[in-house]
Amino acid sequence: MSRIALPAGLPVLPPRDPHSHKGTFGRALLVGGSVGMPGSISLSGRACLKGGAGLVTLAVPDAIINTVATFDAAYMTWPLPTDRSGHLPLHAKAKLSAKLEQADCLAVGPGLGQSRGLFFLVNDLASNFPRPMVIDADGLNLIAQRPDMTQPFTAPRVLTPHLGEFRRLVGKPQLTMEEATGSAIEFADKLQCVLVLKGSQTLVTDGTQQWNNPTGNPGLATGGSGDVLTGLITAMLAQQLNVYDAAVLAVFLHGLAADIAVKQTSQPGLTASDLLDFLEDALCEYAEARDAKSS
Ligand SMILES: NC(=O)C1=CN([C@@H]2O[C@H](COP(=O)(O)OP(=O)(O)OC[C@H]3O[C@@H](n4cnc5c(N)ncnc54)[C@H](O)[C@@H]3O)[C@@H](O)[C@H]2O)[C@@H](O)CC1
Ligand SMILES: Nc1ncnc2c1ncn2[C@@H]1O[C@H](COP(=O)(O)OP(=O)(O)O)[C@@H](O)[C@H]1O
Ligand SMILES: [Mg+2]
Repeated sequence: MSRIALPAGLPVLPPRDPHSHKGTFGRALLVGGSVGMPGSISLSGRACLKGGAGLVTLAVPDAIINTVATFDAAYMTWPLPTDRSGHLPLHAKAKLSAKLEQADCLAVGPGLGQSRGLFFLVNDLASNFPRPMVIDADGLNLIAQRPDMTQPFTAPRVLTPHLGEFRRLVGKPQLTMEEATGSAIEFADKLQCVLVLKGSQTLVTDGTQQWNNPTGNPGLATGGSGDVLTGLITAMLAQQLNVYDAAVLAVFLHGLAADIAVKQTSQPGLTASDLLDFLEDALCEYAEARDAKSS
């Protein structure tokens, strides 16, 4: 396998201690899914495992739990109630609480859908979960509806919008990608969070630092590739990287996996499920280059 050159400033995921165990690499909890969208949270969960989280649990509406469970034997599932529209209801919080207490980090949003109950549930989690949390997809659309979008987060948060989702967050439907870049830095600074503005050249910023990601290609322009990124960021958080480093390293590895993948498949032929199979190659190339650099 060819050795890549690691760009300056790329965070270090340390090699594993030979005496480490699954508890060393964190308990990740991912909340998402709805009737019609069981796949997205499963892609996130599988990416979270592939990215190295020790224990991964997917909390999903009970109507889809059997489907979600069948996608991978290695993650656990936790059934929550399903409302009449196929979404999690607000009272799902009661059953979620036991898992929230155990979780070292949380991801919310993939495939969640939108409803009034979900608006309160997601905003409650975004405001009150005391440890690092990734907010993606419908999670972003739901926090975008908060009456006060200028209120900073009080715990570590990573928000991962594409341009459409970022436009909703800032309430500017016509914003161009160029305008969004400047706006993203301001937004991250104001809300005290890490913002991952996804696109052909993803920007990661905490309002002070910026990372312009060099990896990735249009093979990623396929449904579910962002869900994979969410799981990968969560995996880095579970392994105790801080929110900025977790986001930067995950974005880099996600793009690298796609770059390796399209050498063997094609850009049009790449699917998000296939991308999962190349995360391991990306981690191998990264670890090899990291170890060569440090020796
Ligand atoms: N297998 C599954 O179950 C999947 C479920 N998904 C879920 O579907 C729900 C809706 O997510 P979507 O992102 O499709 O919905 P959105 O409606 O937020 O975004 C998609 C729309 O935004 C536009 N857009 C503009 N700029 C864009 C950019 N830079 N990147 C991406 N899109 C851009 C697209 O053309 C498209 O019309 C989410 O809950 C998501 O998690 C998707 O992740 C796809 C896979
Ligand atoms: N042309 C492209 N070049 C590089 N990366 C891309 C390109 N198009 C999309 N991506 C990446 O693919 C992912 C798409 O995320 P998202 O739109 O949330 O997908 P989904 O919600 O379907 O999972 C992001 O990480 C984005 O940066
Ligand atoms: Mg998405």
